[in-house]
Amino acid sequence: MMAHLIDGKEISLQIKEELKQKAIEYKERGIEVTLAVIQVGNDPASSVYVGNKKKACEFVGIRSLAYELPEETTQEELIALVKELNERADVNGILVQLPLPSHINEDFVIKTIAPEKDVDGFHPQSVGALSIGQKGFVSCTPAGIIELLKRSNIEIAGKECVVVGRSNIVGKPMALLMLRENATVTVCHSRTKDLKEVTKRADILIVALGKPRFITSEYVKDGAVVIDVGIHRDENNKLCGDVDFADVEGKVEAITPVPGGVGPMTIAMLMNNCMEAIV
Ligand SMILES: NC(=O)C1=CN([C@@H]2O[C@H](COP(=O)(O)OP(=O)(O)OC[C@H]3O[C@@H](n4cnc5c(N)ncnc54)[C@H](OP(=O)(O)O)[C@@H]3O)[C@@H](O)[C@H]2O)C=CC1
Ligand SMILES: Nc1nc(=O)c2c([nH]1)NC[C@@H]1CN(c3ccc(C(=O)N[C@@H](CCC(=O)O)C(=O)O)cc3)C=[N+]21
Repeated sequence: MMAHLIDGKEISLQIKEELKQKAIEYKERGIEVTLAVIQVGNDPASSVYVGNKKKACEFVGIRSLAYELPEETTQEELIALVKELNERADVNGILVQLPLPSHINEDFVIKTIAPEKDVDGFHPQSVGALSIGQKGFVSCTPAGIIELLKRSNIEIAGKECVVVGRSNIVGKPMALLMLRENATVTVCHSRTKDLKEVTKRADILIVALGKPRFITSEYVKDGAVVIDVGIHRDENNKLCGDVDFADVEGKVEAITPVPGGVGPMTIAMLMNNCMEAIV
């Protein structure tokens, strides 16, 4: 069987084109959408994502402010910057790149961001709103996956969906969104007994466990749809996901590649959230 390749790069481009039109309309009304991105230290992987976000902002027509703070920045200094950006009327979205250095408490920083500027959807108020079906920003990676499925005409309602991983930024919000779309949802984690048996039930398998090429064909049902969130560099410095693409591809109905799958959608949804930050 030839698997359908879900082209996240192409779909994200489509979304960014739509947002570009919206940005033009805002500009005509005198509104310049502005995203502030804060990075503490210079983790090379984070720098790649921050660079991609900047490029996407330029494409869409969103003004981006980059704050590159040294590794030694104190929690107090970071909090002071977030509070200053909260107050600024010309800043619509605030993103603090994670992970933060270990001397800074991430939860504390996240809860300082004004919920109406929380374009990452990480603030407890945004997460709470999602869990009870109220309006609020939704974490970009899971939101992007829903968009990928919808724009690929993959039906969600009534499907058996298994999410591997329960992190606050991917697994948990992903499960909540699939539930909202009326899938039957199972969430797996490191204490799941017999992971293979569970993942093999999935019509839609979403993998965010953070281990390169961990999911092989034995974990996957024939004809399933597989979404790979993981992103790693292998021994040969090549990008790969949590799914062993070459092994799984022949067995499935549709699959996302890495790169070019979920990653570009994360960025497109961030751009979307920035536009929605305009009241
Ligand atoms: N493309 C994109 O836009 C993004 C990609 N990523 C990538 O996605 C991956 C996951 O990220 P994130 O959610 O932040 O990762 P975390 O490390 O925060 O979470 C990993 C989750 O997987 C579970 N897990 C780990 N090992 C196993 C195992 N052997 N069997 C079953 N479950 C397991 C953990 O379980 P437990 O809770 O029990 O520890 C945990 O819930 C990473 O590769 C990351 O780089 C992340 C964000 C965005
Ligand atoms: N506050 C915060 N918000 C985040 O959304 C956030 C974060 N911190 N920390 C790190 C993770 C990871 N993440 C990615 C974004 C884009 C790609 C991406 O653009 N990927 C491309 C290219 C990858 C490459 O060339 O390295 C692709 O998969 O095709 C990947 C991963 C956002 N994250």
